[in-house]
Amino acid sequence: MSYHKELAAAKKAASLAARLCQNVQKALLQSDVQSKTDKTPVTVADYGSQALVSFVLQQELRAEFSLVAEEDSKDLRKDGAQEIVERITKLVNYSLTSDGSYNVTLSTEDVLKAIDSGRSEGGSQGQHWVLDPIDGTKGFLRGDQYAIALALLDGGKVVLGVLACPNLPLTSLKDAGQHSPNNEVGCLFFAEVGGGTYMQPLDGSSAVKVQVSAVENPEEASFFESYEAAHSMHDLTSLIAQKLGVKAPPVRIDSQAKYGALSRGDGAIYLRFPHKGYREKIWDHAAGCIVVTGMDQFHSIIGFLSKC
Ligand SMILES: Nc1ncnc2c1ncn2[C@@H]1O[C@H](COP(=O)(O)O)[C@@H](O)[C@H]1OP(=O)(O)O
Ligand SMILES: [Mg+2]
Ligand SMILES: [Mg+2]
Ligand SMILES: [Mg+2]
Repeated sequence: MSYHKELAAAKKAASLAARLCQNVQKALLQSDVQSKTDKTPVTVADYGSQALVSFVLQQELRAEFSLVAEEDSKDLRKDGAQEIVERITKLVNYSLTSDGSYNVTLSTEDVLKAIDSGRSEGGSQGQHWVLDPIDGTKGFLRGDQYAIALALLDGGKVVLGVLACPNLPLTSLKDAGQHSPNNEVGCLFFAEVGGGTYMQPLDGSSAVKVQVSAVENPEEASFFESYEAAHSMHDLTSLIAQKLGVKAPPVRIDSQAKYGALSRGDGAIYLRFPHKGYREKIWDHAAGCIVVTGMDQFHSIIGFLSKC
């Protein structure tokens, strides 16, 4: 089965959401950041990105669809949230219309409903979209890496994935690192089951096929891990790397941008071990997983792991 139409819709949705996030990151206001009940941060860009992706998928696919996504409108419907909802609505409308993609004006209620269409429970039957509207909100707030991560499940398997990484350099992190002022940034990774993985600049120029690292000797390999020690045990990863014989220092980056960088061979190993009690969510890995395993790359990864 081919998922070309779904992939085109997902790329359009993630690219427009990336533009929304870039606009917010340029001028982040204190009032744009809220704290959720689990004490993690959420911004107008997380909500805006979710509303926008949900709207674009609905427009492009014109069918009933199920979306499992991180955010919901509960806090936005509380007293005192009207101003922030209006700001989100303005951002969504601007991002949908400024380059002529759509000719619409959504109301605040349309935006809240679009956010809430992400409340599906998912499951192993039928098709479900899976969205993290901003993966790595802490990286986003720091001006570092973050990703818009969108995947499609069919019969419980990930069949396509798109990762928009607005701050990831187009060239390998091996060459200039994350923060060189000469870096041109903004990558869109995408993969469809059986079709390999591609990367293109977020500005829309042409895509290239990417491959995971061919390095087989851990001494020559470098590894990615979370930037935040609160998200992954740096002590443990350091111990594992030492046992494997890895010589290079860890490359610490936020979000599923790690999977993007891994899929094009910027490094060879991914190590992420959340602290005890943390419950993983499918939107934190679905898109990244298919981008890295992109089917024809799968065997080389398995080959590498079996040698470790
Ligand atoms: N305490 C935590 N432990 C592990 N992961 C977390 C924790 N809090 C948030 N996250 C999620 O970890 C991911 C980022 O991981 P990393 O640090 O490897 O980049 C994000 O999905 C982030 O959620 P969010 O999508 O809200 O940013
Ligand atoms: Mg979050
Ligand atoms: Mg996340
Ligand atoms: Mg998120």
